[in-house]
Amino acid sequence: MLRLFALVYGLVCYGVFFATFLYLIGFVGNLVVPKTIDSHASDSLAFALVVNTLLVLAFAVQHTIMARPGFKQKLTTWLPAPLERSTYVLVASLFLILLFWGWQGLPRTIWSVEAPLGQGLIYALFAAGWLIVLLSTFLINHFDLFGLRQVFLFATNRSYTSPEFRQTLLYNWVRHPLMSGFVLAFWATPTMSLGHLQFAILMTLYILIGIRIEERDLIAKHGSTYLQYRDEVPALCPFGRRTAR
Ligand SMILES: C[S@@+](CC[C@H](N)C(=O)[O-])C[C@H]1O[C@@H](n2cnc3c(N)ncnc32)[C@H](O)[C@@H]1O
Repeated sequence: MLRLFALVYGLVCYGVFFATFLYLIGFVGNLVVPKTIDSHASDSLAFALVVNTLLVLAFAVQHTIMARPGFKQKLTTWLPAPLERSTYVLVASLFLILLFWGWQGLPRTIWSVEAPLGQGLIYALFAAGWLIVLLSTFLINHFDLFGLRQVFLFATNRSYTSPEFRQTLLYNWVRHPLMSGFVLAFWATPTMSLGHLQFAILMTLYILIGIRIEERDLIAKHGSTYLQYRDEVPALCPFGRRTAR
């Protein structure tokens, strides 16, 4: 019974994540979805800046704490281990939904590209960012990253093995292509509003801090293999510095 529940739980969490991910694309790109980064303009600049900062901070803190091995260890003293990743994915999605719901639009234009060719190029970069994010998840292990592999192995009574260190395709050029994709998608907009700029700056700062913390765990897990990788491959930009210590 628990095995069937785990499978259903994992599928539901994955569904919530995928819907949230699609909404995020529409939210950031001002596309299709009912509430976007620039809709629902706030009356108060100070209020909007504070609320938006708190929303990003809440998402960043949740993401950072729940991803740490120590937290996972504590959580799995009462939660079955195969459900841990799905729970992380579900809670992260809920924090993102909270951000969509609470976001205060600040539509004042900071810069705007009017030329059709320039707009086309920027939209192409926006699309490339999201495709890089999605591709990177598959290069690591998409189904493990979002908890489906864990619940499927549990449901079929097989033991879990941690995914191996990967250095394929995009991971040959940068150590954090998934984060590079997010940075590209967050900044590539033909019309940069104040609210969008605030989102892009805060998220980029969080990514820069987050990858440093993630690398501590990766070094603890993969040891000299990761240290050598860090020496040879730049963090976010293929033309960047080799080592981000
Ligand atoms: C959200 S993903 C982000 C991965 C990476 N920071 C990126 O931006 O492409 C986080 C997970 O990826 C795993 N990970 C990061 N780099 C990896 C690699 N080169 N091979 C395998 N797993 C990796 C981490 O252990 C963590 O569980």
